[in-house]
Amino acid sequence: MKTAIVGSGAMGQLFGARLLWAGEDVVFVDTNPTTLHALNERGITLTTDQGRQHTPATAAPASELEGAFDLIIIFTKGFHTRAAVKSVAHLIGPDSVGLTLQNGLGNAEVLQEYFTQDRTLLGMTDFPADMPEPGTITSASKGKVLLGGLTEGAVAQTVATVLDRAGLNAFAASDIRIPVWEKVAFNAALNTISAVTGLTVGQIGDEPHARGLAAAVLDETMAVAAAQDISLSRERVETTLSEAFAHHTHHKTSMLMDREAHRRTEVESIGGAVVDLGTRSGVATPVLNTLCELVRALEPSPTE
Ligand SMILES: NC(=O)C1=CN([C@@H]2O[C@H](COP(=O)(O)OP(=O)(O)OC[C@H]3O[C@@H](n4cnc5c(N)ncnc54)[C@H](OP(=O)(O)O)[C@@H]3O)[C@@H](O)[C@H]2O)C=CC1
Ligand SMILES: CC(C)(CO)C(=O)C(=O)O
Repeated sequence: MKTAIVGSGAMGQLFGARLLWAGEDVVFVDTNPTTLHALNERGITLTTDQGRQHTPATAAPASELEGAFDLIIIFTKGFHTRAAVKSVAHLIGPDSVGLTLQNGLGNAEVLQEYFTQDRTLLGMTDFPADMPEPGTITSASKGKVLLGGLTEGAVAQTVATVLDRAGLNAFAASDIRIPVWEKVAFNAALNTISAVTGLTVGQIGDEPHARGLAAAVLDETMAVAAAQDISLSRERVETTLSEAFAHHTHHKTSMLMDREAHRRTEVESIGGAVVDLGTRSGVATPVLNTLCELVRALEPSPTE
């Protein structure tokens, strides 16, 4: 499958490297010249608990590519989704499929403007990825991908099979809104609390006050999802949180890492999107709203 990874940071490189090892034809697209240079010069080295693997890589800015791609995976941060999809509009043919596995809400709606509803896929992944420097990725051997379409169809199964063959443990889900929202609940709780407190995932699990806040955010997010007719499983989200507390002990969430690096965070597409939907649906989200306001207060101003 001729695949473009658009947004070739930690997650883009993890997925792209695995697809390359499975024999797929992959090009990495990014706006960061340092990343493009590093990928072309050094390729990607991925380290997991199962060892270290290397692959050469081909990377280019979107403007240098031409011809239709079969699969275009968007892996930018949520606030760059629109610019990223727009930059590859010339690579979208009538059969091209767009996939977002980004955290948060609202990304698939942008993709569908360019790929159409039938050829837009969305989903979630709980594989973590850290990138100490471009081309060097650390991740875990355990994780999964759940994906599905905005409409029913065979496209989701085809793409899930390709990702699964690449060792990404991928499944097509019957109602993809549920796993996407369950991941949103997980990130709304962990990412905002970690960004505000500086606690790692394991430390949140060990700290009764932080754990209490996470439970309150979960309650609020479940209520907002229910108002959209999406029924989340509290048990499943709690199990995922407990597993993260136990296994991602020293992991800093991406929002905490962004805060520490004085970068913009994904607060708007994760917690902020839940609060907005809550406001429109008449569901109060006081705890999540306060956490989001604190994350915003800690973000660099646009001029910094
Ligand atoms: N890291 C993780 O463990 C996980 C992350 N996710 C989600 O995956 C998504 C990606 O995260 P992650 O890989 O960590 O993010 P990164 O910041 O590591 O990577 C994003 C990349 O996209 C680049 N970029 C910015 N704008 C554009 C554009 N217009 N076109 C192409 N590339 C662009 C960035 O460049 P620059 O740096 O110059 O801005 C950067 O190289 C997020 O939604 C995140 O929440 C989901 C599961 C786990
Ligand atoms: C790595 C993971 C799953 C949990 O912290 C994540 O989604 C994030 O940091 O944004």
